[in-house]
Amino acid sequence: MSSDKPIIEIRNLKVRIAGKEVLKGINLEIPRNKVFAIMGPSGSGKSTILRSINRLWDLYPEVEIDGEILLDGKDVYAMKDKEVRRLVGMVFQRPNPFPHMSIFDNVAIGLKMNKLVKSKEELRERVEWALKKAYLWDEVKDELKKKASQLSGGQQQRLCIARALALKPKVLLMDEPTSALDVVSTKKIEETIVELKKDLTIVIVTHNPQQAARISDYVAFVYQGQVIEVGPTSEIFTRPKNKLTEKYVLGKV
Ligand SMILES: Nc1ncnc2c1ncn2[C@@H]1O[C@H](COP(=O)(O)OP(=O)(O)OP(=O)(O)O)[C@@H](O)[C@H]1O
Repeated sequence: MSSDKPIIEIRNLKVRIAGKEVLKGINLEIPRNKVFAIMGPSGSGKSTILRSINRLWDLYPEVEIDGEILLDGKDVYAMKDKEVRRLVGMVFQRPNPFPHMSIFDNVAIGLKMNKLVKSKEELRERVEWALKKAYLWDEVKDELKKKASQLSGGQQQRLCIARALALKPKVLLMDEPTSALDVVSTKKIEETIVELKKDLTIVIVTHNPQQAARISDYVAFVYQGQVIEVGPTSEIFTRPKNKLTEKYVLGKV
């Protein structure tokens, strides 16, 4: 697939949850190897977009989805769900490592379950690779058998990033990944995100416009289930075309 083609294309995405229209026909093109931020006030539908991309709604019978989401040109709803989850990783608002499992096993488990490595040596190498990519390796390399619950909140979130990266996804979805963290941990995760775009595409949901401005290349402003404005981050923040976007970036919505 040529590198100038968007990695994700969302076409006329409509989502109804328990009869309520939460997304009202969203169109987005997400370029590859960039950080793409989705920002907007609480309840605007940001998380719903992410959950539609990696089919997290599959288990919710009250959720109806219409429209198309293409990953590298392929309709994700026509793919096997397991395949979608391997290609599209996700990191949630609250760090959710398997608390009683070791640091090593937290990263290794997806690789084992998906049979993505052929030997113990390859497994060890991939775990080390993922922990390095998530900038956690130096802090944990001598205590890989320690339980994940013994790590700090920020370290747990970087462990979750490593767990997702271990499967070598094409896209990493991040749903307000720093909102439960302190300033220092937030800074580390933001630096990690910016580094990661060399390897994959990142779609990050944030309710914090400053965060979108700091780390993203493109940004979509979502309001009441619609994309109000989308474009390069520098343009959205310096020359917004829509009054509502302007108000939001100035902190007035
Ligand atoms: N499981 C659910 N059941 C019923 N309604 C839901 C469910 N999930 C989301 N909604 C509704 O969908 C709308 C959009 O929610 P969503 O979580 O996507 O917004 P958001 O922009 O991510 O908000 P926040 O920043 O607060 O996380 C909200 O009105 C919410 O109440």
